[in-house]
Amino acid sequence: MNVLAVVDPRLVLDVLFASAIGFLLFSRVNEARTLWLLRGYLFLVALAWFVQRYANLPLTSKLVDALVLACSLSLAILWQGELRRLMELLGTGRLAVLLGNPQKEFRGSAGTVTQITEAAGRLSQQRRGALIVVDMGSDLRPEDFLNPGVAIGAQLSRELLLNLFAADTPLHDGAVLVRGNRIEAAGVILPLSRHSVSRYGTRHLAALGITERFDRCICIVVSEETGTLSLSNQGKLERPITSSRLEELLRELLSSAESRPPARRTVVSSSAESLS
Ligand SMILES: Nc1ncnc2c1ncn2[C@@H]1O[C@H](COP(=O)(O)OP(=O)(O)OP(=O)(O)O)[C@@H](O)[C@H]1O
Repeated sequence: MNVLAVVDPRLVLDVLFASAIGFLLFSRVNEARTLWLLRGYLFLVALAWFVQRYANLPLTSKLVDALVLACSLSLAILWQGELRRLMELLGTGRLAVLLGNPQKEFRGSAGTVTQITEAAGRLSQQRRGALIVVDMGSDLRPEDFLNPGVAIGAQLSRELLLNLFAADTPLHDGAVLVRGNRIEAAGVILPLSRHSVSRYGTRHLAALGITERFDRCICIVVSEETGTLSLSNQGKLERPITSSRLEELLRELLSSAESRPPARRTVVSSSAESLS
């Protein structure tokens, strides 16, 4: 018997494409609750498709469709940030980031950690507010910020960082963007966290905002008010931390960014303050 005559090739393609999309979605989710929601939703979609295609049950089909619509609306509200991010990535043509395979791999060095830690330690002692974003392969672009600031394009150094955050200088407001061992920009205005966390001021909310949007980027915050050092990663803030703890975390995160497979996430620490 000719199998091709029995099985519709378009159906096979349809199932293959749908499975690929399902696989992609599942591979990008690593939170158990989100995974359950996604699984339940995809099950309903598959059920609606099956009932519509194979069962001649118009009323049941309508009911399942209505259920899928209601779930779609709920998920759109629940995941509005993620869906917005998905559309931003599609709109800016960053399919590689979407597929968990950023074009720009992170190239850091031991020097990067030392320079950042020393600068942050000094800024903390002097109670000078600072915000340092380290792009570890998120391929951050000017359109990802509220204001991309001023391009610097200089070798990363403790002295330059201290200069950029010196009081009453034009670029001390906002964040410095570091990529590899280079300072790319200063005076960058970051998007704020989508969660309104009343216990944090805008500097800390900006650190949370950028790291909850981008997996492969971290943000170091020095509080002007208290001199406290914090590290934000994946929308979680670990604070207060000492300079040596910051160095340890940076080494850990930066070396895993260089070696880990693209889509994997790194947990900062169990003591990190979570927003969720
Ligand atoms: N969206 C943003 N992107 C970059 N930097 C920002 C942003 N919002 C505020 N800042 C920086 O934070 C400063 C204001 O900090 P604010 O006191 O509101 O926050 P905070 O979290 O309480 O920080 P601190 O503990 O240093 O006072 C601004 O002067 C600016 O330099």
